[in-house]
Amino acid sequence: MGAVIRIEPAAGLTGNIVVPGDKSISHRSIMLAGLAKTPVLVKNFLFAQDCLSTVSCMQALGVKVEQKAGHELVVTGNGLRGLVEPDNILDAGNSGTTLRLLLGILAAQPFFSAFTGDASLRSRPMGRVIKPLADMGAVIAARRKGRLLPLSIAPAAGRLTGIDYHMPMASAQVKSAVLLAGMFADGTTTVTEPYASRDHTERMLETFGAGLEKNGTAVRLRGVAELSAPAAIEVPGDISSAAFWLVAASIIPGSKVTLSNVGINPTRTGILDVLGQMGADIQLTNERWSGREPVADITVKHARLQGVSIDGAIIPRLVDEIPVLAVAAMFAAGRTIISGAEELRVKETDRLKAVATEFTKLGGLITETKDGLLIDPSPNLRSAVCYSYHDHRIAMALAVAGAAAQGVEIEQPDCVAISYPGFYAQLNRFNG
Ligand SMILES: O=C(O)C1=C[C@@H](OP(=O)(O)O)[C@@H](O)[C@H](O)C1
Ligand SMILES: C=C(OP(=O)(O)O)C(=O)O
Repeated sequence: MGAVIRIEPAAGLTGNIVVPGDKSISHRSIMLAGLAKTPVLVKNFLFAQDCLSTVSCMQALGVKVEQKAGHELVVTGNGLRGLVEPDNILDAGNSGTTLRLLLGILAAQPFFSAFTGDASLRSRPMGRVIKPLADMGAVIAARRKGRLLPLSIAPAAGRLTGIDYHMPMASAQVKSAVLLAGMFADGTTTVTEPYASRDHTERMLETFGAGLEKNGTAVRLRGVAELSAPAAIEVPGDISSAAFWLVAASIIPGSKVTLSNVGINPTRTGILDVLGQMGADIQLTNERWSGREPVADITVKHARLQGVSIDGAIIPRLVDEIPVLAVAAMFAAGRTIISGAEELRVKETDRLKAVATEFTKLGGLITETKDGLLIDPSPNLRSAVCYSYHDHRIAMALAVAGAAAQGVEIEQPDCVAISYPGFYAQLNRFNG
C-alpha cells in the first residue's frame, strides 16, 4: 500500500456494505473451540491480523486450524486440558485481546509459556491482568516490575483457586482473562466491573456449556471439567467496523446505505444510542439471532447532527468507536463533550492525544482533556498530511473525516489490516 495513502472526498454513500466479522467474537471462537474436544466450524471469521495472531498462538499450543472456503475455519482442539507447551515464544502481534485472554488460559496450564508482541503491545499495561491471575495462584513474570511484555508464565504450584475480583476499570479483556482462568480453577470465580463491558466471553462460555450466574455487573463461574462445543459458530458483522460507515453516511450529504448482518449485542451498541441522540437517521431491520448474539441490518441516511455529552456507563459500550465519534462531532451543531474515556490512552496508541493532534491538523476544533475530548463544530476542515500512529482505528477515523471534507493523506495507513483489511477499497467505491 505504501507509506502514505490519499483519501479523496466522497460522494454520498449508497448501496449495501457487508462489514467483516466481529473481531472480539472471532478471537473467542478460536480460543473456546480450541479448548473443546470436537471440531467446530467457524463461519464469517474475521481474517484480519489481530485474529490471525490468535490463530497462530492456538496452533502453537497444539490446536488444529484449517481454512475452508471463504471466511470459514475448522478448529479442532484436544479438550479443556489438551493444550501443549509451545516450543517458542508466543507472539500476540498488535492484539491486546489475543494476549490478555490467552494469558487467562495459559496461567492455568501445567507448562511454561512466554509472550511478546509488537512495539505498541509492548507498551500497553499488563499488570491489570497479571494481578488478579497471580491472586488465583498464577506465576507470571513480566518486564518493568510485572507490568509490560515480554512476559513468562511458569506452571502454578497446583490448580488455580477461584477469586472474587472487583475490577478497578471496565475491561472485557481483564474480565475475560479472569473468567477463562476460572474455568480451570478450584471453587468459584466472581468478577465485578464498575460498568458493564462487552459480554461476548460470557455468551460464548454459555454456548460451550459452562454455566454462569450474572448479577448486575458481577459474573460468577465454577470450575469446568470439559466444554461441550456447538458444531458451528457464525460470527456476526463487527459493529465497531460498521461504525465508520454509520458516521460517514450520517455526515456525507446524499448518503443512504444498508449495513447487513451487524452484531447488535447491547454491550456494543453505544454508538447507535449516541448517534441516535445526536439526531442520526438509523433504522434496524431483520433483527435476529446468530447463536446467542443478536444481529440486524442497519440502514443509515445523511442527517443533521447535534453535539452531545457522554460519560460513565456508555463509554465501555462504544470504547473503540470514540475516534470516529469525534469525526461525527466535528460535523455536528454545538459542542460535544466526551469524558470518562481515560482507557483510550492505553489502546494501540494514546487515542485521545492522537485524535486531538491529527484532527487539529485537518482544521478540527478539538481539545484533549485528562479523560476525554471537547469537540466544537468544525466548518473549515481542510486536507492535510496526518499520521495513523500505526493504529487502525485512528487511520479509519481520519479516512472518514477526509472523505467527508477535503480529503486527507494518511501516513502509515496499512494498520487497517488489523481489523478491516478491505476498508480503503470499500471507501474508494464512494469517491466523489
Ligand atoms: O475483549 C475484547 O474483545 C475487547 C475489549 C476492549 O478492550 P478493554 O478490555 O481493554 O476495554 C476493546 O477495546 C478491544 O478492542 C476488544
Ligand atoms: C483496542 C483494540 O484492540 P486490542 O485491545 O485487542 O488490541 C481495538 O481493536 O480497537
